[in-house]
Amino acid sequence: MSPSLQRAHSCTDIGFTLRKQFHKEEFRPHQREIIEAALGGSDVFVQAATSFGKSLCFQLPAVVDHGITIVVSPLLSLMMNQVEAMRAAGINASSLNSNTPYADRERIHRDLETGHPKTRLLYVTPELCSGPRFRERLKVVHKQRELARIAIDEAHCISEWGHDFRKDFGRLSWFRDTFPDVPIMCVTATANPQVRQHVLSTLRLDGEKTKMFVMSPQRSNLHLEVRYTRDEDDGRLSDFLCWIRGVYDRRRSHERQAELRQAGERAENVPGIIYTITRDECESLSAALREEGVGARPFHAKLAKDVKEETLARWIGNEAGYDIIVATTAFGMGIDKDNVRFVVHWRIPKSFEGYYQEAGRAGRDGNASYCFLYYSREDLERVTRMIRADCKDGSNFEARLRSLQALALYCENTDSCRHAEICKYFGEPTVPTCDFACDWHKDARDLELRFLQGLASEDWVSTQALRGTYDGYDDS
Ligand SMILES: Nc1ncnc2c1ncn2[C@@H]1O[C@H](COP(=O)(O)OP(=O)(O)OP(=O)(O)O)[C@@H](O)[C@H]1O
Repeated sequence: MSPSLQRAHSCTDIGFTLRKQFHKEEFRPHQREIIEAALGGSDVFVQAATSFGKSLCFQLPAVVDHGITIVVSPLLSLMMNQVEAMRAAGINASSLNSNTPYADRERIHRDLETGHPKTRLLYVTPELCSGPRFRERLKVVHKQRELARIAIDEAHCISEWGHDFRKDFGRLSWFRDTFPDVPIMCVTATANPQVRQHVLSTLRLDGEKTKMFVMSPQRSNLHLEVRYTRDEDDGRLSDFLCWIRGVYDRRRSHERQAELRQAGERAENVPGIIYTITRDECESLSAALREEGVGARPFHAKLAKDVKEETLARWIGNEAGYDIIVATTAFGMGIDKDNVRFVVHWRIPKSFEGYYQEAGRAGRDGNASYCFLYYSREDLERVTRMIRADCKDGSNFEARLRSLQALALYCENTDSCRHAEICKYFGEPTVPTCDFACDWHKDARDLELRFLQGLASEDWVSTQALRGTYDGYDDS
């Protein structure tokens, strides 16, 4: 038990809190153990598949425990969504970041200054945690024994071995140095053993005492497939149109009509996300799909805020014309739409972890969903160049390149299960069962044929690369 804070009594009925405040019937597997470990005052590391329900693991203790929980989160959209959901459940939650209006910021600072904040969950960016004003306020709160816990969401960002390293995450060791008695919870969906180790050591968490919950990354309801293509014979658009029209036609069939009518759904009401790697492609692809009568809308960082909000709201509301979001990687994290039926990667994404995070937006309701990635060796060259340009100062280049190469190997692999390869990448020792939920299990022979026939030869691509064919590809 922490000497500085009175922890929740062991007989607190967390099941009751789950039902009353979070309106959920029961815990998912492992949530109860994780929450109990946190309430007991331990440092906790949680690694679990996308859509597992990791946020609840720090939100529920924050409601039960005395004091305030600080949640460090890398993404504003992620913060906003969680704060809105907490407030809707009647929980006093706020966020403090570069977008917080002046009046709100002052209100939150005044709340902290009292030493007895009314706020139960405060979401902050790692940058903010480095600021002297915020740090001084937290010291006041800690002195009053009201600093309950530090939760670090997307904790893999701490490690420079991770694909998404952020310098300011590396400075979070300040929490343990300054408040050695305040427990820390780390949460991530995507870390390999090396990243986990690095996160613990950077935060100065004791590897022996920290309660580790490392669950399988497998999402057995995701059907994983790689589709091969090449510049010379780029059939992505017609291939995708053929697939999506097939899906719509099946939904229009006589047998399905009554079912759709009862659910109040249109045939095209098959929400999906297509990830592209540049804003230009995001615009041109969504326009091309609209020309073909498919309800697709672009979503990227350069769009006006109100356009983005409208697009998101209409997509979430399953409105006609907003069935598919064509997005850059800026989209997705923190978006918790449960009926996303497919995620398509138009080109190879920049990292293995990014690929799996993005694919993980599909099927959050547990129903079967489709994830496919169009892979070409030319794109691999392009993306390698983009990473090199991103890391001009040399930072993190090797780790990011390793992650991309691992993803390329995954794409070119034709002799094992996709789910097994993903588990292996994340260091999961058990081999998952796959019920025909990947292209290899569905038809290994066909996969091999598609691989042999679909790609440009390595020699040809490297000759083109030397000629500079793939240079100048960027997402600025
Ligand atoms: N015990 C539960 N019962 C029902 N729903 C739950 C439970 N726990 C969490 N959820 C719901 O599951 C969804 C996913 O939770 P959450 O956003 O925390 O996922 P996550 O593990 O952080 O995933 P990701 O890494 O993909 O963001 C949310 O809608 C959440 O409300």
